[in-house]
Amino acid sequence: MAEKRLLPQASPIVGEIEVPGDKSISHRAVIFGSLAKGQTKIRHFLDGEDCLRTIDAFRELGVDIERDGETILINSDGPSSFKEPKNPLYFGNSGTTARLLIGLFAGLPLFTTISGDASLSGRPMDRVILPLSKMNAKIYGRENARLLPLAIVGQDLKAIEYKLPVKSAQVKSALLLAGLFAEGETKITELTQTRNHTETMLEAFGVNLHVEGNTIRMEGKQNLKATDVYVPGDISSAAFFLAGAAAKQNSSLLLKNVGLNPTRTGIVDVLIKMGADLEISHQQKVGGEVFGDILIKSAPLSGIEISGDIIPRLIDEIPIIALLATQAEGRTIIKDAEELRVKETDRIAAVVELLTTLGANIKATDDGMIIEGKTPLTGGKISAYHDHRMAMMGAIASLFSDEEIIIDDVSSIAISYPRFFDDLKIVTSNE
Ligand SMILES: O=C(O)C1=C[C@@H](OP(=O)(O)O)[C@@H](O)[C@H](O)C1
Ligand SMILES: C=C(OP(=O)(O)O)C(=O)O
Repeated sequence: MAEKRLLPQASPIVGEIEVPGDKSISHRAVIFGSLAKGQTKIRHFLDGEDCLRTIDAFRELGVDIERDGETILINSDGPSSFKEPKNPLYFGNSGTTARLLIGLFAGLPLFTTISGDASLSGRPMDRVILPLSKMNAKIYGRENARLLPLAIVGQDLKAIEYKLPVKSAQVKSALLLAGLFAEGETKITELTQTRNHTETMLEAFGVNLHVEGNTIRMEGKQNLKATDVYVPGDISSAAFFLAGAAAKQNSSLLLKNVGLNPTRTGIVDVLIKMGADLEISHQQKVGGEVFGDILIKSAPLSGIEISGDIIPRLIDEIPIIALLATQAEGRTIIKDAEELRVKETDRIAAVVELLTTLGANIKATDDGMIIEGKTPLTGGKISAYHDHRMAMMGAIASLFSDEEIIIDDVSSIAISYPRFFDDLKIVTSNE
């Protein structure tokens, strides 16, 4: 347990930082780099615990993966060279590793078993296993293959047409990974477009797929061609500093090289709608992913409604948006976000409990929350529920509190942003 005491933070957020690489893109770069024959170099890889689990998994399959800080070098002979892992694979806290690799392993001629930590062992896996079963996958696990640990007996798969009942990029990606090894054309239709890094990176690795509206079609049995990947900064990590700077008086912060894939920029839209002073510059595109610099300055903020199709574009940012809403004038309503209940923790209950302890006026609803601002925050002892996004939100709350905040355990932050406190120090010691 790493308890953290945060003193009230009087100084504004000033300066310039570059947040670590995007978690979703880092996972996918390791997966596709391992599937492609040849050498793949990944730059600005996120060396967070979740992405290291994905590397460990492919090393267990015999792939040669070297890591030098944020640079990864993969030398692979392709999936036909994968060895059956001798030991169960442990995915820690990482939902993305679990769901994507269940899809991949379903169609490989291997027997694999996977497990995770207490949080991951409680998260639903049937959302990937049900459609995979329609493809002929054989997956066994607790509660009728709903929960980890799971055993996967790889099979010859047949492609399916599937309408996703949940708005989940992890499920979509699991089915595309299975579809790569299936006979025939996989056709997936989403209710709302979710993050499209899998589709974008598959194309960068030479896979032919067709995207039309919310439908993706892909022929199976395609080979991937090795290519180098640059991972832009993670907008979900940048969100903590964007929110802090938007609401903390006299702030001015430049965030360099942040991923701006439109399926991820819901937080930018929300900040602008709430009244933030935000400017994007130096936009570029590498490997199909857009990134650029974001300059944000504090401004008076007002509450808004956040619901519908924007939710998947900011799903991981909702804890920090809730904190932001406590510092905005008026009411903020967040709806259609029931997915939060099955993240690392129930993020609706956890956010409401944490912010209530700090004196916010916030109520949970079935699919979101209602926040009345603007409220000065108090101090107190809060639990982060071993959830990285909760811990970082609790730390940013110290900017708006006039008393000490004690977070029970901040070790989870290493999952997605190991140097978070260093960056926080850089931008708050500029007076
Ligand atoms: O595909 C991905 O990389 C992710 C998809 C989202 O999960 P869902 O697919 O469950 O919505 C997101 O919350 C998670 O942090 C990463
Ligand atoms: C939900 C998250 O990740 P995962 O599903 O990969 O555990 C997250 O990073 O907020």
